[in-house]
Amino acid sequence: MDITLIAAIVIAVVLLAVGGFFLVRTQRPVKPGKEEPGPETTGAAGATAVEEDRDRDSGTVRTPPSQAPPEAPAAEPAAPELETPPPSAGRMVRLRARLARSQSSFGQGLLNLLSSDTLDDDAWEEIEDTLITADIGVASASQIVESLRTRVKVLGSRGHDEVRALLREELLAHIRTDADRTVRTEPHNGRPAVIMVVGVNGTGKTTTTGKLARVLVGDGRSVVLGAADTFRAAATEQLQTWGSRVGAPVVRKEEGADPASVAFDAVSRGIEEGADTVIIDTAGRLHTKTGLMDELGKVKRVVEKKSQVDEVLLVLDATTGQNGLRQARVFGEVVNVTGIALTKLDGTAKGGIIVQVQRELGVPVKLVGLGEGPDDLAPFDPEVFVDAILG
Ligand SMILES: Nc1nc2c(ncn2[C@@H]2O[C@H](COP(=O)(O)OP(=O)(O)OP(=O)(O)O)[C@@H](O)[C@H]2O)c(=O)[nH]1
Repeated sequence: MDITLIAAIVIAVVLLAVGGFFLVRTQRPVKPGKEEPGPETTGAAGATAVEEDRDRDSGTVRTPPSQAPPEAPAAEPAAPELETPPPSAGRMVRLRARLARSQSSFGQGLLNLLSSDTLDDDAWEEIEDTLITADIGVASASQIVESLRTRVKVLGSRGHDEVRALLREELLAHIRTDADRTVRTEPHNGRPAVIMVVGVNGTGKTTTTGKLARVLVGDGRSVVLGAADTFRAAATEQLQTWGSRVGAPVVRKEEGADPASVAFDAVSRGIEEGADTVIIDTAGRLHTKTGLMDELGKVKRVVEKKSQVDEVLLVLDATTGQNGLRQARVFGEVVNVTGIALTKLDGTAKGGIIVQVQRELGVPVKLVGLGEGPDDLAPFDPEVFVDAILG
């Protein structure tokens, strides 16, 4: 046979075989649940098959109905899993070990000095110094020493238990067990309670706002958050994350927006939704900057057009000592602070600041931050605090 003829027959057979293969592939039914890849994602062979159906005018792909892959079920956006934070009750007891770690050197130091064999003038001076070092304040320290001196004399013996009981009483008297530490979060007259969170930069305002929302949600309340820290874009994102985790809506605007209008909108939303509590996070501001302090006053006044502000929480960083007190005074003058949230108490042995700040401001510490974890914020309980100090 002519060699050219043989070659032609071989080529014809190969072409027929390849053509047949593609024909079978394109006619194979699509198994439910096991889709053929769509046009955009098909491989080279599939592309060849649908290429023939490409609309010449529009260039779009028209797959014949019989061959159309079944509609892929629309992917439901995965709902974020809501967390269930623990309630407020018992939080401080749970965090007691943190307090004991940070504060017990102060308590143990005092107990050792008080039960030492010789309690002379030098020893009393050392007791006073220990109290001052813990930021309790000079006035309170000398009052405590005076009172202890008298009582120890009357008591006669100085066993560990007696000394501990005396010191416990003195510290509690100065921390004040009679102060009203309720954070006003209850709705009233069909309106949500409104809380403003204020303070200087980096004290933990946004974190405390987020943690407080968790405390309230843990107690079964509904919360709306207002991201009025429009100065720092990350603060809004941070707050959004806190809110999303517990299902609390966050009212926010673009970076640089008027904080007063965000606060106003947050309260309006809280009222519309029948929320229990609206918490407004504000930007950190130096108490020395008059313009920024005026802005804070404006935020409060604008909110008050809509609803009364039930609580102004000043967030103070426990590690900043005297500077924290100065801040507290100025904020108190501008926005009438009703309670202190003392953060980072896990990072300092200077828990005595509680005594000093309350004494100076006449405003109770209502919340304490004891760590960076989401549930490391607790309503302040003086007895748990003192017991953690004394071990
Ligand atoms: N250890 C410890 N860290 C805390 C506590 N509270 C807040 N922080 C940390 O303090 C840092 C500052 O917290 P933020 O909430 O961003 O502070 P802010 O006051 O909102 O900051 P500005 O918006 O810049 O003013 C973060 O790293 C927090 O995790 C606390 O109780 N203990």
